[in-house]
Amino acid sequence: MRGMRSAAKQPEPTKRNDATNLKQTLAMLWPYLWQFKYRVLLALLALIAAKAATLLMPLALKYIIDALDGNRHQLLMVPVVLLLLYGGLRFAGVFLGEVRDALFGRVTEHAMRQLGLRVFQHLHSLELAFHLDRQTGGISRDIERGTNGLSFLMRFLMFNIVPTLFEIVAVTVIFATLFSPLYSLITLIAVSVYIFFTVVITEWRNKYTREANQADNTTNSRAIDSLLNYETVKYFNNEQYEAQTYDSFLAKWEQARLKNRLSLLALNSGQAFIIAGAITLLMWLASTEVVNKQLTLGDLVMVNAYMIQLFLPLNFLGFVYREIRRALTDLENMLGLFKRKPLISDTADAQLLQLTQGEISFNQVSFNYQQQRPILQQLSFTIPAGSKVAIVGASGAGKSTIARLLYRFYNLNSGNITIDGQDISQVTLDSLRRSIAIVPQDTVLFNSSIRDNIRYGRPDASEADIDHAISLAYLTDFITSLPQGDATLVGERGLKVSGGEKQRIAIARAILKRSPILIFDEATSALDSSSEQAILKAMREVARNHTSLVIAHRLSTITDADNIIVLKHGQLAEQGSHDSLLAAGGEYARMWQLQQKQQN
Ligand SMILES: Nc1ncnc2c1ncn2[C@@H]1O[C@H](COP(=O)(O)OP(=O)(O)OP(=O)(O)O)[C@@H](O)[C@H]1O
Repeated sequence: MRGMRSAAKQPEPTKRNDATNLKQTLAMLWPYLWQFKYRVLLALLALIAAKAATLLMPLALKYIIDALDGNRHQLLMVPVVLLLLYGGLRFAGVFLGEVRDALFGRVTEHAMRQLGLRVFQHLHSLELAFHLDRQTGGISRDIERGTNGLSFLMRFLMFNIVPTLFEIVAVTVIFATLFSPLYSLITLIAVSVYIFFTVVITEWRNKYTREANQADNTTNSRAIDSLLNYETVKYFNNEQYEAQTYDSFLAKWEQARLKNRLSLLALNSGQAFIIAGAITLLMWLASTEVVNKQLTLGDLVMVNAYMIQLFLPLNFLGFVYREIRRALTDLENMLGLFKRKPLISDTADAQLLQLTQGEISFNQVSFNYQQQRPILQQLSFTIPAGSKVAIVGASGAGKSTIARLLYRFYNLNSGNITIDGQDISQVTLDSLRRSIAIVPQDTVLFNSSIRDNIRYGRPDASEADIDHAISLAYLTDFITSLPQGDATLVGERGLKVSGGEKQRIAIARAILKRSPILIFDEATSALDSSSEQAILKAMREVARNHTSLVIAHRLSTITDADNIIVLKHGQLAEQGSHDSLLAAGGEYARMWQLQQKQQN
C-alpha cells in the first residue's frame, strides 16, 4: 500500500518570478560562495579534471580499436598500455567526481546553515502579532522547503548543469578538431532541439504531474480521515460506504497516474528519438568516411561513445528543470519571510533603559488589537518604585494586555508608557525586556529538563543560584520526590507536569532572571490553597525591593497590595488599598463580596 502523507499543498511555480528569484538567490548566495572561494575553486578543478578524464575515455577507446585493428591476434605493448590508461581514466573520472562532491558538499551545507539561521533570527525579530497570525507548522515547512530548495539548486548547478555545459562545449571542440565542424554543428543542433523539446514537454506535462500529486494527496487525506473516525464508521455500519468512497478517490488517482505515465512516455520517447536521430546521422557520416578511408573504425566507435556519454546527463533534464523551478518557488516563499519587516524594533536613536528606581507610568494609554474594538481607553496609573500594585477586573478587561504592552509586544494607539521617566518606545527592546521578569498566565515550558527550564531565566546563572530559585519557588519537595530529580523531562509544552508545578517552575525562572520589575499574571491560579499560601509568601519575599505588578482574579491573594487598580472595559474604574476600596463600596467591594460568598 502506498504511504500516507498529509495533503500539504505546494505553491505552484510561476515563470514570471523565476528570474527574480534566481537573481535574489544568487545575490544572497554570493557571500557564502566567496567565503569558501578556495574550496569552490578546488571543487571546480576536480569537476574539470573528472570531466577531462571522462572525455579522454572515448579517445583511448579509439586508439585501442585502431591499434587492435591491424593486430587482431596479438596484445602488443601499446594496446596493453592503452587498456590500462582506459581503466585508469574510468577510475579517475569517478574518483574525482567524488572528491568534487566532498569538497562542495561542505559549501552547500554551510549555506543551508547560514540561511536557516538568518530566517530563524528574523522570525524571532518579528512581533507577537505575526506569530499569532501564522501557523508555526506552515512557517517551518516554508523554511524546510526553502533550505532544501537552496541545497538542490547548488548541488544541481554544480553537479549537473555546469558539468553538462562543459561537456557540450568540449565534445563540440573535440569533433571540430578531430573531424570537421559539421560533426560539431550536428551535435549542437541535436542538443538544442533536445533541450527545447524537454522544456516544452515538461511544461505541458506539469498539469498531469500536478493532477497525479493532488489525487494522491486527496486519496491519502480521505484514508486518514476515515481511519481516524474508525468508531463513527462502526457506529453507523458504514464500512462498505467508506470503501466505496475511498475507491472512487483511488480511481481518480489511477486515471491521473495513467495520464501522467502517458505524458512521460511522450517525453522519454521524444528524447530517445532525438538522440537516436543525431547518433544515426553522425554514425552515417562517420561510416561513409570510414569507407572512404578518411576515418578509422576507432573514430566511428569514438563518435558513438561521445554521443552516448553526452546525452546521459541530459536524460535527467526534464526532472532537473522541473525541480529547479520548484526550488526557486520554495526559495521565494522563504525569502518572502524576510520581506516582512518587524513592526516593533529599536528606533534609530534608541537608548539603553536607565533604570534607577523602577517607577512605571501609564499615561493616557489607548490600545486595540483590532480596529473598532478598543481594549484599553485613556488608561493612566502609576506604580511607584518598589511598590506592589495589583490589577483586578473581569475576564477580558485587558489585564494581561497591560503586561504585554509593558514588554512592548505591541505599539500603542496613543499615550505612552514610561519607566523612570523614559518612554519605553524610545529605549532598546533588549534593555527594556531585560528589566522585567514575568510569570505568565499560561506557562509554556520547553521540552527539556526541569532544571534547564529554570536555567532559561538566566542561562549563565550559577548552579547555586538555580538551587536558590528552586527553594524560593517551593519546588524542592516536588523535585526530590521525582526519581530523576530536576533532570526530569517535562514533555512537549510541559505537559508532563501539573499546572501548579508548571507555575512554580515559571516562578523560579522569573526569580532567576533578577529583573528589578516583576509581573505576576495569575501566578497562583493553578495552585491549591496551601501551595498558594506558600507561593504568595515566596512572591512577597521576592517582590521586596522590587516594583511588582500582580494581575489576579482571586482578590484574597492581593489584599496586601500597596495599590489596587480596578479595570472595567479597559478603563480605570477605581483604585486604592484593599481597605479603602472596601470602604468605598464600589466595583471592588462588589467583586469581593461575590468571591466571599462563593467561598462559603
Ligand atoms: N492577539 C489578540 N488579538 C485580538 N484580540 C485579543 C488578542 N489578545 C487578547 N485579545 C482580546 O483582548 C481582550 C483583553 O484581553 P486580556 O488577555 O488582556 O484580558 P484579561 O483581562 O487578562 O482576561 P483574563 O482575566 O481572562 O485573563 C480580550 O477580550 C481578548 O479577547
